[in-house]
Amino acid sequence: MISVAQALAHIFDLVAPLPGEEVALAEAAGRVLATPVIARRDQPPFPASAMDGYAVTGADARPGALLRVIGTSAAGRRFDGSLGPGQAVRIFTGAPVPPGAERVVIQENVTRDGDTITLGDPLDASTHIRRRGADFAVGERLVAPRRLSPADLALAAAMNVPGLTVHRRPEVAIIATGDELVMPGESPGPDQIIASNGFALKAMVEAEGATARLLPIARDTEASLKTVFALAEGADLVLTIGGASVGDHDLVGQVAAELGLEQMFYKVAMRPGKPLMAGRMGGAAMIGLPGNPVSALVCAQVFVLPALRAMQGLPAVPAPRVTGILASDLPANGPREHYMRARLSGGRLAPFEYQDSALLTVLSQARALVIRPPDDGPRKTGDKVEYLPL
Ligand SMILES: Nc1nc2c(c(=O)[nH]1)N[C@H]1C(S)=C(S)[C@@H](COP(=O)(O)OP(=O)(O)OC[C@H]3O[C@@H](n4cnc5c(N)ncnc54)[C@H](O)[C@@H]3O)O[C@H]1N2
Ligand code: MOO
Repeated sequence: MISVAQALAHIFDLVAPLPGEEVALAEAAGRVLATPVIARRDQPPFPASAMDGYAVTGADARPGALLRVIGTSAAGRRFDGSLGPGQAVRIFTGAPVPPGAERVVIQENVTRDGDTITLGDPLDASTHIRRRGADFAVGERLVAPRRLSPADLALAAAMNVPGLTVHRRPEVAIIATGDELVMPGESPGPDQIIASNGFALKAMVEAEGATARLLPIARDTEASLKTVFALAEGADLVLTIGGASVGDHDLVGQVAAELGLEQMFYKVAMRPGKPLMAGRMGGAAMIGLPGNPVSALVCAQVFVLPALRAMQGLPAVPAPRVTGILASDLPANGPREHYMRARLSGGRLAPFEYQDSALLTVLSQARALVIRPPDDGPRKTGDKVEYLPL
């Protein structure tokens, strides 16, 4: 059995950043930028007023000054002239500041009578003028790779860049396996249960920027598994669920090998998730997840999501860990890295008493996976531990 870190390193070896594609700004949310966005202009493109008020010269910006209003500068329509001593220009937020003006006095600090204004006392210390290029200058970059946030899209738009190059979305095929499974809404036989894991996996990989194909359930026969594997053709990543262990009906590894799987590893020193396998299958990476619902979903957190990030050009790094405080004592851990389902409130982690890897109710209430290193000693309430947020 290999360690979690070794298994993840193998999985990163199986994947590479997918090529870039052009998308319109309006379609780019959440995508990973592949090439930098380069500003095509300065922002603001001129010295701009930050307030509604009056533009005045530096010398005139003193309490009690009496000034004549000689024009108006509005956003989108500038005052076509310059400003001299004793003069003021009515100005609005976002409007170009006329040459000669060094301050904007907010209108709350001004008394106006016809075309004459008197400045109040005291005046603001700020000039209320945004210098040209204060936000960004032509040539400045939004660097790649990065997952595009709403603010990034606004920034690219302001840079006058209407389309972006982003990494192609990974295509993920998800194959549930097992004679005992039927789809939700169907009528299960007396020995059957409802296939549930695929729905969580689909949601997880889509939230990470991939597209997912939930393929028909493969039965525990070579023929059925081969048929469904064939449907995964074209995917960048094939995820199987179940059939990974040592039982007589656990055929996934064997059938995948017959179909050309170059297996990188089988079995990881983790709990849950021990019977994990991964390899290369034709043009795709293949990750064989254990069937127990919690095992499948924990393995997805620890391996599949980091792999999808790497495929989208983000750094190939483990799932980010956070430090929290234990809200209860824990016994010593065994030889496998344990990912314990836990409640999380105010940074305090309360692992559930029942950690059976079949319990979806517990997983659905959990907000964290507390990570116990292999052979970690007993832990006390108040100890610091690392966890993966869920
Ligand atoms: N003798 C041993 N038995 C088992 C070992 C072992 O080392 N020696 N490992 C155990 C561990 S750990 C796990 S995890 C499971 C994983 O086994 P498989 O990957 O072969 O999974 P299955 O046997 O197919 O299923 C396990 C369990 O999960 C249910 N399942 C499967 N697929 C789904 C699905 N899509 N949705 C919902 N539930 C699913 C399945 O019905 C079983 O109850 O093996 C242990 N055994
Ligand atoms: O690894 Mo199994 O996933 O312990 O239930």
